[in-house]
Amino acid sequence: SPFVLETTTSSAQVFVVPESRRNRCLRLGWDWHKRGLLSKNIRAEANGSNGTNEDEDGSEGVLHATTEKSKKVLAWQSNLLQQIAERKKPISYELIDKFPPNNSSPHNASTSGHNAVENQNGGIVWRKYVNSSTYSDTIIESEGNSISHEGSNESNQQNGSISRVNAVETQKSGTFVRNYVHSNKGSLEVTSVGINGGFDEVNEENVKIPTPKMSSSELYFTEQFKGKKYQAIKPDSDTLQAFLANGTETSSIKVENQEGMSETRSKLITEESSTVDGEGEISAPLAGTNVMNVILVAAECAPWSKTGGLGDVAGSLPKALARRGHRVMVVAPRYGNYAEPQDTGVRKTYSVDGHDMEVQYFQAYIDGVDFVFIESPIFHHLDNNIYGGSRLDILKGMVLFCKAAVEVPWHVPCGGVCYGDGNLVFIANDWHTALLPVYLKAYYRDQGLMKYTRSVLVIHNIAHQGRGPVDDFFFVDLPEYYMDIFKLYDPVGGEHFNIFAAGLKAADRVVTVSHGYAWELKTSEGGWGLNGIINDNGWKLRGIVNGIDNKEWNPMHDVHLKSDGYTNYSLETLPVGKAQCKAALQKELGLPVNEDVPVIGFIGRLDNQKGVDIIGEAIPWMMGQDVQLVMLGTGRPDLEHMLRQFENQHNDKIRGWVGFSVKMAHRITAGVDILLMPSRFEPCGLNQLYAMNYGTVPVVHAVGGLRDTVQPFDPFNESGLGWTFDSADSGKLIHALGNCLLTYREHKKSWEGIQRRGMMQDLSWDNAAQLYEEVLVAAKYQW
Ligand SMILES: Nc1ncnc2c1ncn2[C@@H]1O[C@H](COP(=O)(O)OP(=O)(O)O[C@H]2O[C@H](CO)[C@@H](O)[C@H](O)[C@H]2O)[C@@H](O)[C@H]1O
Repeated sequence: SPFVLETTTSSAQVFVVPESRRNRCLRLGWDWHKRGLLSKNIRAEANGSNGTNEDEDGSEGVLHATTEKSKKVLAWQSNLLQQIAERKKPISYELIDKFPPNNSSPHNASTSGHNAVENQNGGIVWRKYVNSSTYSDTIIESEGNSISHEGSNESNQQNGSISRVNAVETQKSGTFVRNYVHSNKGSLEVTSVGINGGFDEVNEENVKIPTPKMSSSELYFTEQFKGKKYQAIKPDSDTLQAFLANGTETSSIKVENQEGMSETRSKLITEESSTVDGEGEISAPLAGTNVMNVILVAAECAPWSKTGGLGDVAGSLPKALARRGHRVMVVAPRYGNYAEPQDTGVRKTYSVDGHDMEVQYFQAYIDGVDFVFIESPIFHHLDNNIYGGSRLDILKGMVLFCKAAVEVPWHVPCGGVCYGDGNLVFIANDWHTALLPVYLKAYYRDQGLMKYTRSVLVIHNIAHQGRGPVDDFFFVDLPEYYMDIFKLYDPVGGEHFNIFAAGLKAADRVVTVSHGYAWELKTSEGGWGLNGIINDNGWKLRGIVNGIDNKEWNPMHDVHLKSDGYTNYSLETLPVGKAQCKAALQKELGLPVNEDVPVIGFIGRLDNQKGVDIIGEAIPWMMGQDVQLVMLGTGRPDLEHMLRQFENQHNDKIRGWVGFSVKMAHRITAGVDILLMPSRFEPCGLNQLYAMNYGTVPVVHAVGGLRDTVQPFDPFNESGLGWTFDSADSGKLIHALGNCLLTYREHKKSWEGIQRRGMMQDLSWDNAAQLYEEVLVAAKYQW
């Protein structure tokens, strides 16, 4: 037969395509069955309406089409090469100044806006280009006395950027590294590291910031953003060593927010995409020629907003992508008055349910990532309840958010330059932002706009889908022919409107957060009604296990372990350090302080997924075991009540902390011996990863990401990382926990082996970021 029966990948419609046409398309390199326009022609051709027209044009027509297509491909390639060259600039370093001892540095107002540097022992100045109009200067001054930078209110136009310095800094003695980041909006970020010395005061933008004097061989780092105060505090010796050994900047900063509350945070700022090897040699970014612009869009982003793991991922994956050399932005709603992001002055209006709504954009550049927050009254009151309100309120909020987010690369300048829509991939997350891939397609790509922009949708939890009656379609403001991709029938909801379903179809690629969950999603038990769509789109689905933020969740640097009797610890200091944290936790929670009693922990949202009720069923058994149990969570009122009740009934053994406390989550992770995760399903799970990083042994239901990440302990080979049980019921949990407690009590060496193996794993985001990059590249080249 001259006809081939084909099924489109996206809509499962069946077309009959003449083989001659199909071969021609393939020769020309067209992905014929995915091109809407071509598909229409093919359909017309198959229906006989225009069946032979093109063939009648003869070979000349074909030649002409081929030449035109080749020209377009060449133009596209040269455009890409240009973008790659442009992306290399951000990581280029230039040695702009070497100044000898006792000399004024020529690194003065004429080049950067800084005045003369007096230095007895000389130094060097590196300039790093963040992009063509933004750069930062790092002055590395050798040991010397009486170094001063006298700033003046001057502006300097260079490469389109304006540098403005109004800083007076004095240092008594010591080696000193300062980093000046200039933006063409006139803002200045100064980062300074003093080694073997200290400085008296830093004055930027006329804000006096007294900093404590440091004794010799101490290092500290102070960071200032316009109008914000950061007070330096002393890092520990491990941090100092890390800085000296790796060229990694480490900061421990005390942040004062507007309400006068203070919170201590620790940050390790790793050098971004490239490093300078020796004298002026520049190594390529890890992503090589794959560097691209990436915009991750999420409904929450830690540390500003977080209800669970999505916030953690949005706060940390982008930093790992930036370390590979990509230009990376996160876009999230602005639920509160956050300290760091500043108003960009950009205002845009979008229509939601027939009303014009204005949004503002706030921006901060932190750890190599642009964090952009979208401000609207619709989000602003939600600080403590970000998914609160009615179904329609949430839907309208997400319509506004996605409409605004997809245009961020056009409107919001970061470091003075908008991202633009070439070489750009959006990463949308869960149903809240699953509209973004649909908008990208319907509003822009279908109209010939954002031609080189792609979208990836990440499934963190399929249980929440953005379901509603079919009429909800009219709130999302799309052409009527888009309705079909939102419509889903399943036995639970009947025919309904489903945002996740539409996002999965429209996205160029789909990622989920573990291999196990990628498999489960395709089953009727794990797919929650979307398994059919996921199977149809299986070719674009990939499982990538989450990483963890090694600065936030690291027992060596954890800021929540620096007070109240807790302590930082490492693999070397594990037995002593962890015992001290356990005692501090017992004391803080008012439990008997006893090193020999195993302490079991649970942290998580109190809902059906996390299986806290299964722990509840096991409590009578547990209470006969001479153990202590600490549970932290918030969520369903009946489960919150259960936690409180257990605490009341077993006050000498159980603490049930109802609430959301990041500090307590860190302290429990460090202080308990065992972490329980009896989740009914768990796409990835972060708490077991944090636990292992802290030498805490996980006992988990072997499902989804828990099965992927917790290899069961094998006493014969002394291998494995914890205990697993194969179904979510209390009997299985008791059996696994029983073996775990036996090993804790009677096989101390094995126990320590499990702890150490857990801590020695590389759980960082770096591996996962590399795999995400493969997905981004695949999306980029998909037509
Ligand atoms: N009461 C409380 N106080 C303080 N902190 C609390 C807390 N309750 C939870 N947390 C914190 O919230 C995070 C929860 O992360 P998880 O990955 O375990 O779950 P979640 O189900 O929200 O995420 C979904 O997305 C993530 C990310 O992809 C997947 O790992 C996961 O399987 C999927 O269900 C952890 O950082 C935890 O410490």
